[in-house]
Amino acid sequence: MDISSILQGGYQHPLSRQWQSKRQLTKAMLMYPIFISDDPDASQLIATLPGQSRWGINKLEGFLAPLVKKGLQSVILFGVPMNCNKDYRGTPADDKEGPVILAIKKIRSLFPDLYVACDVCLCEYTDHGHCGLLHPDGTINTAPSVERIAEVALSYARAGAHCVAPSDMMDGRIKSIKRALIDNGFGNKCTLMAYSAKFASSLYGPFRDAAGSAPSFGNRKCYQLPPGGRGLARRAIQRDAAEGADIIMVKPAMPYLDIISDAAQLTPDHPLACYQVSGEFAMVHAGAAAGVYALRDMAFESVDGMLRAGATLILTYFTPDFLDWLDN
Ligand SMILES: NCc1[nH]cc(CCC(=O)O)c1CC(=O)O
Ligand SMILES: [Zn+2]
Ligand SMILES: [Zn+2]
Repeated sequence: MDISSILQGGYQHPLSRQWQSKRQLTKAMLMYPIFISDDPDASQLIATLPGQSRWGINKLEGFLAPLVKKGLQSVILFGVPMNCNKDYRGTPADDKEGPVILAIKKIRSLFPDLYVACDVCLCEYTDHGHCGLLHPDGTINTAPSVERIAEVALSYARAGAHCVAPSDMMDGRIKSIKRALIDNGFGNKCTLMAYSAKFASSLYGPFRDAAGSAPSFGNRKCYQLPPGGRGLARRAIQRDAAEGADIIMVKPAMPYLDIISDAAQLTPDHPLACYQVSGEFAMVHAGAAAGVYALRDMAFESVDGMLRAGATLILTYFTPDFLDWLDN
């Protein structure tokens, strides 16, 4: 055998196999998405998201304390308003007594070292379930949408969020949120994470179920990116970086590793997040339940792909599992 034919000499041992990865998953790379209910005592399992629940404000301490003890370092909050008056402009999104603002304050005071990010969108709070404000014909009205989204982001920053993460995909929102943060004294206090390349995916089903945010008519294809649109994704990533995003995100993750890799090359000086979304999590679980693979092996394999593509931060519902798995 020729010398240059031999590769196996380099990965005979579990440790030497680890050296073959440029980067390995650490606890600091994990951001855990959690659903905050407006029922203060809720701890309600979500049928389509194995092991995940909607949590009321009074249950957050019991839920999060054991995870923080295991090394949880960041969360991203999603509001789930079950009993509010939704309207055309998503008024309950920044209700001072609403679940997100109460949860930010509560988590900041209970866990001073925990990094708190907030998803910013209107779809959970609009009566039509779309992510922006609409023209009478049902199409997105961009200018007032962006204005309203910036207002909501600023309210979350004021409540103490370390990071705001707009997921609405309206053009121009990064620039106007950054402007609002700067003009109100939060320029150096609040990080802006842009869901830059968010695709119109079939993988959001369990989330819409969990958050009650499915559109009442139509779909999101005129604002979320078409799955084949690699060029559009590249333009969106560059635009958001130019508009002042501090972190770039790609979403979903598993079917979009080329986009993660593009982002790593286009904006190499930004942290790069990817979101392993609800449908990916459900899919990995379903395969394990069907005996296709071991859950833990597949979960690690999925994240290895994201790290290999260039992600430095991973939003995943597997976070509590990884905190355990990384310890043994
Ligand atoms: N703006 C809503 C929003 N924010 C995050 C997700 C998906 C997250 C997941 O599926 O885990 C969605 C769903 C959607 O756009 O329809
Ligand atoms: Zn939305
Ligand atoms: Zn969102």
